[in-house]
Amino acid sequence: MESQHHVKGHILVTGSSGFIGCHVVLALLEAGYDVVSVASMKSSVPDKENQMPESLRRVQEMTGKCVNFMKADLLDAEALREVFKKYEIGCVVHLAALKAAAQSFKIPLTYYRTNVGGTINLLKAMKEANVKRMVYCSSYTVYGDPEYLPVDERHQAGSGCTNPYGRSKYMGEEILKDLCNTEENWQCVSLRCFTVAGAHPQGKIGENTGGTPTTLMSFLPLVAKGDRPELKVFGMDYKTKDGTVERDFVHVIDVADAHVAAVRRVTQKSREKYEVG
Ligand SMILES: O=c1ccn([C@@H]2O[C@H](COP(=O)(O)OP(=O)(O)O[C@H]3O[C@H](CO)[C@@H](O)[C@H](O)[C@H]3O)[C@@H](O)[C@H]2O)c(=O)[nH]1
Repeated sequence: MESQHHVKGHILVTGSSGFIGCHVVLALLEAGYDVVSVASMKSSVPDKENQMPESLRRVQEMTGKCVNFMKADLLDAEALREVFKKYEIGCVVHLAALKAAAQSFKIPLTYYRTNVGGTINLLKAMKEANVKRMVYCSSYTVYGDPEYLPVDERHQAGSGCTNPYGRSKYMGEEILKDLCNTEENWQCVSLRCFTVAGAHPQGKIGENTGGTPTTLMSFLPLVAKGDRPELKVFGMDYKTKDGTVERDFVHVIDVADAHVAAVRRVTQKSREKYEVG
């Protein structure tokens, strides 16, 4: 099936039920792409019928389009193969990962196995199915403590990573780069997403931390509701007015749109093999 976007087949989204994932699925459907949504269900809230993640059921309701959900853990190579057997895939948007920087110090092996091992399994399944287009959701964390601001793509990455999570994301980038440089016809983009915040304006999808917030933005509504007494902003000796840390946030809708733009880019003919954004 040739869609209006000159990409043959569906866009496969891993980590599709998560905060960024469900917004990416929605944006792709709204842009007219056919989507296959994959999630392990390890951290998703299921819908009442236990058919799919609740976030994706809501995306279906909001768009009137099918998300083609399949449960598959990236560590399960056989389940992955099934996805590529069932659907013709034109491009993969890879978001599935463990993402809590602080937690990654406690369980580094789990982070590397899931984020690096999961990415390798996915790339192997893609290779077997002759799918060679990927948009990879990386992280601003790969820059570590920035040497200058605003950070751009020329800033050094990797060596300054301050936690195992960041390093696992950077390793994913390097694997993609190596693959694009050594094998024919691969086109990949890594998006180094800044700290993501916000929710869809309809208020039906957003970040669901399952009651265990880890990030600054997930503490915020709890403080607003009165469930927590205060929001602590860390730091004492940053070069800011009051010495506390400063951070840029990006709205999740902008992040979702960036993923759609990157899909457009990797599915155009004769672009750069590997790019970072
Ligand atoms: O209660 C809190 C929690 C965090 N912070 C600070 O706020 C900033 C943001 O921290 P947090 O919201 O915990 O996010 P990060 O650990 O920086 O990681 C987020 O942002 C990364 C990209 O920048 C993504 O890759 C990660 O997945 C995402 O969790 C940091 O400077 C923290 O020190 C506070 O001041 N108070």
